[in-house]
Amino acid sequence: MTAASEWERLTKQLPSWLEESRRESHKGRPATYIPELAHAPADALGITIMSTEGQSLTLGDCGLSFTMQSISKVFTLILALMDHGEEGVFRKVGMEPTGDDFNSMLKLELVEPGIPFNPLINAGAIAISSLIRGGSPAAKAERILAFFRELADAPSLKWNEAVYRSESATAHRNRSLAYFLKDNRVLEEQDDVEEVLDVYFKHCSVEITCRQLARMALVLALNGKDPQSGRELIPRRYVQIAKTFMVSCGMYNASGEFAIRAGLPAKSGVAGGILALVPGRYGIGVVGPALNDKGNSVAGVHLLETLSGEFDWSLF
Ligand SMILES: NC(=O)CC[C@H](N)C(=O)O
Repeated sequence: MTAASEWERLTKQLPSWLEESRRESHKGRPATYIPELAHAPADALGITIMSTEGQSLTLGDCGLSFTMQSISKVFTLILALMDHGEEGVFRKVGMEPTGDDFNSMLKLELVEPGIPFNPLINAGAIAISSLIRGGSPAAKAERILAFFRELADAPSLKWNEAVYRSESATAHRNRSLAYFLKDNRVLEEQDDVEEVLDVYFKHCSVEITCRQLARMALVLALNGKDPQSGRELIPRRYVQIAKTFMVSCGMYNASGEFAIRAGLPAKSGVAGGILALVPGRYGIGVVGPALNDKGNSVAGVHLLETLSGEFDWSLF
């Protein structure tokens, strides 16, 4: 199928595929462990697809803004790589999936030397937050925001104050993880645990839309190049590392299943967002707040699997 006829079929069929996937929403429910996330509309579903050739398609509940949550971890990883290189980052986090829940403490204690298995689980992303350069926690959070704004082409992007406070007030488990990391010396002498956590909560709470998420994905689909100017925003090698983690760990404990069914680099968040890409071709942003038991958007996963199957997008 040529790119033009694929786009034509996509434009024609997407509305019915979207409604079909929306009907899956009842199989899940919005996250409640961050109280502020519980208000999200459970059967909402929206998607934006942007092509590397400049086309864009937005459908469904795309007026809905939501917080990035774990999707932000892909980009803080990239920023930490840009700040410290591979050696600096992989002293603090590993390269392997865990097989445990995203907020699990188990392997930190059981497996020497007690560094998080990968940068996309909570422990790993907290360790990554400690690596972001900046003179103060506020300056680090602002640097992250500036980076996200550039990738999303959204100068007004900011964190949602209510969600940030809601998470900070209830993050007992993430606090435990962070103190554990301090004891394991992943967080070092100079790293104040509460300050590191504050940076983490802020980047998780950045509020975004499907369209902006698709723009961030498009930069990855272009191997780090700005879609408009062609300027390098991210070194290609770091995009490669990020994409690899997205395939092996991006959908938590359902990453293997998603790799078999959709075969695309993707990252989900507990607010129901999923960022996905077809390398060289499309950047995709999806939101559907009802989550399955693995913490992924039920309808979002269904829609991405449908699209990938219909167009044979799997990388494998
Ligand atoms: N899976 C997620 O999206 C988790 C992110 C969330 N901020 C947390 O720490 O629990």
